[in-house]
Parts: sequence; C-alpha cells; structure tokens
Amino acid sequence: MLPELRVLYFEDLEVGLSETLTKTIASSDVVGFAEITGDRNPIHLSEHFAARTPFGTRIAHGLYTAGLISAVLGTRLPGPGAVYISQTLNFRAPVRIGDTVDVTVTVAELVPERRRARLTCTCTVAGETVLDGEALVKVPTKAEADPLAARMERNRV
Ligand SMILES: C/C=C/C(=O)SCCNC(=O)CCNC(=O)[C@H](O)C(C)(C)COP(=O)(O)OP(=O)(O)OC[C@H]1O[C@@H](n2cnc3c(N)ncnc32)[C@H](O)[C@@H]1OP(=O)(O)O
Repeated sequence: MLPELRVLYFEDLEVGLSETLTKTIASSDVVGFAEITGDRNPIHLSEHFAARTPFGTRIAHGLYTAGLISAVLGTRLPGPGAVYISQTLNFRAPVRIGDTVDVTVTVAELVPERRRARLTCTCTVAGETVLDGEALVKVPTKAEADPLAARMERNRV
C-alpha cells in the first residue's frame, strides 16, 4: 500500500528528521520503467542475457531505484510542494527482481534564507546499501504555499 501524502513546510523541517519507504521490486516495475523511458537494455529485461553478466540475473534500472527516492521526497519528506534541485547517486550494489528495497531520506542541512533542504538518501536491501547520495530540494514555507491562509492566521485575534 502507498503511504498517505504528507506536506511538511520549510518551518516543519529539522536536521535528523527521517522517513523510510519500502518497496519490493516486481518484474512489471522493471518492464514498465523500460517502456516509459525506452531503456530496453537486456540486462534488465532478458534472463538469458543477464545470466552471462557478473550479476547472473536481471537487475533493476539504477534510475528506477533512484526514482523511489523521489517518491519519498515528493510524498512524505518534505512532501507535495517540494521541488527537486539536484541529486547525487552512487550505485553500490545491484537490485534484483524480488528484492525489497528500504529507501530512507534524512534531513542533513537546512538553508533558511533560500528555503533549501539537503537530505541524505540511502537505499538498502537486507541491510546492504545498494544506492546512496544526496538530494537538494526547495521547500516552500507555509506562507509561500498558501498565502491567504497565512494572512488569515496572522489576522486572527
Ligand atoms: C520532490 C520532487 C519534485 C520534483 O521532481 S520537481 C521536478 C524536478 N525539478 C524541477 O523541474 C525544477 C527545475 N528547476 C527550477 O525550476 C529552478 O531551478 C528552481 C525553482 C529549483 C530554483 O529556481 P529559483 O527559485 O529561481 O532559484 P533561486 O532560489 O533564486 O536560486 C538561484 C540560484 O540557484 C541556482 N540554481 C537554481 N536551480 C539550480 C539547479 N537545479 N542546479 C544548480 N543550480 C541551480 C541558480 O543558478 C542560481 O545560482 P546563483 O545564485 O549562484 O546565480
């Protein structure tokens, strides 16, 4: 089941705040990603081909796994309203069909004057890091996201 959407505004964030999403990678996820991106590399789609690679079996696209980081950022931490600025990625180990990936993002730094949040991002399979990196996002304040509500709140006696 997909987690509920949650909006955190810039002022709700603090260093150390963390969120984890868990996803088991299905063959249909990998086939679907190949279809929508056009990346039909047989290492993702053909068991016959993948058997002759060092991985021995089909593996997920690295950017599919990275997309799960975007899912955490865009739905939970900070959530809807956050805008991706940049993302670094280190692919440390392969993700195979049937693997369960835990995707954790953690607020590492806040830059109030620019409403920026830097988050460390780690994907693990059975405790082993398969991907890590850092995301930079722009996060609206409550007043920026909903100026009318913010004005009404300020004027309330
Ligand atoms: C959770 C996931 C969500 C998504 O996936 S959203 C989809 C992916 N993201 C996007 O499509 C965002 C596209 N980029 C933009 O629209 C803009 O970009 C931003 C809104 C992110 C930032 O624009 P602005 O608010 O005008 O920037 P500033 O706060 O005024 O800062 C400007 C300084 O920041 C640098 N900068 C802006 N964006 C980037 C970037 N993406 N990568 C590197 N640098 C960036 C500029 O150059 C400049 O720098 P200098 O102050 O030194 O002149």
